[in-house]
Amino acid sequence: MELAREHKVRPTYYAAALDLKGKLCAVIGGGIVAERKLKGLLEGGADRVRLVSPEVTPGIAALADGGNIILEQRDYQESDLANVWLVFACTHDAMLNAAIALAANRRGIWCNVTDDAASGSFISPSVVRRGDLLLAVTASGASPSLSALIRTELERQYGPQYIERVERLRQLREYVYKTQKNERVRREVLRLAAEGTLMDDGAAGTLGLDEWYAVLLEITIGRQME
Ligand SMILES: C[C@@]1(CC(=O)O)C2=NC(=C\c3[nH]c(c(CCC(=O)O)c3CC(=O)O)Cc3[nH]c(c(CC(=O)O)c3CCC(=O)O)/C=C3\N/C(=C\2)[C@@H](CCC(=O)O)[C@]3(C)CC(=O)O)/[C@H]1CCC(=O)O
Ligand SMILES: NC(=O)c1ccc[n+]([C@@H]2O[C@H](COP(=O)([O-])OP(=O)(O)OC[C@H]3O[C@@H](n4cnc5c(N)ncnc54)[C@H](O)[C@@H]3O)[C@@H](O)[C@H]2O)c1
Repeated sequence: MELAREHKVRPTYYAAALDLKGKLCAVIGGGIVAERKLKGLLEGGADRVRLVSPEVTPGIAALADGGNIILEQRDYQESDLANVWLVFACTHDAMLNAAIALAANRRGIWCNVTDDAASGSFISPSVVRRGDLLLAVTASGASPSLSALIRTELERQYGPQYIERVERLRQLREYVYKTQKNERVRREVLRLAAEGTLMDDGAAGTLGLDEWYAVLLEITIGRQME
């Protein structure tokens, strides 16, 4: 196993955000790592998760009461991958994790291998969620601790107020797309709105949508006439 690992080329990762709604996901293993991956799946919108493990943490047992999780308290078997879209291999058995990876890769299933990232097809970033704002950090396996520390910094920098801020930006964007047909003006208005939001500008937080739009439009047109 170790030999195979040393000979693997270190991957360069492509960042993506996955829509898991309606897709069957699987977690193999029921320890602390499995619990973290399971929570990540649920927070990320997964609504169908199969978890297979003879033993599970109390945290997993509590989450399994929620209804979206099919808990199978037994050893993994390859048929557990049937109809699965994405799988986490997180048992403490390296040979078993490698076998899950092999089976998943053969079937074209997205696969995360917690003890040997390169044998899977994706890794988990450290994540901050503020409504629609999703901040994800990864050090590509070089240092999960660094990712977690940067995540804490981001949590401080982008507080819970961003939930509402981003929701207002979405509403403004919908409004602007309906009312402004000039693409250049629209783009500049939306850029200014995002800038004001980041700078905690009063108009971004307090004005009604139509008033906020009017202010942004005035600045945009003023600038274009300069
Ligand atoms: C970010 C986070 C997301 C998550 O899991 O949700 C995550 N690991 C987290 C924490 C963490 N993991 C470990 C420690 C102990 C310190 C240390 O070893 O450094 C800590 C720190 C802690 O616990 O605070 C141990 C560890 N991790 C991996 C191995 C195996 C190996 O390196 O081969 C070992 C050795 C196991 C052993 O000893 O046997 C592998 C991976 N861990 C990854 C992700 C992927 C790379 C992401 C990246 O580099 O950015 C990758 C490659 C695959 C994957 O799991 O997807 C989450 C923080 C969440 C948060 O707090 O925000
Ligand atoms: N990627 C990461 O972030 C990270 C962090 C720490 C550890 N790890 C690695 O993750 C692995 C798991 O760590 P842990 O702390 O959760 O371990 P753990 O010992 O707490 O849990 C292992 C789980 O595997 C289950 N299991 C054992 N045999 C199984 C089988 N045949 N089928 C299904 N499930 C089976 C056990 O029931 C148990 O729930 C270890 O290999 C560790 O090296 C990864």
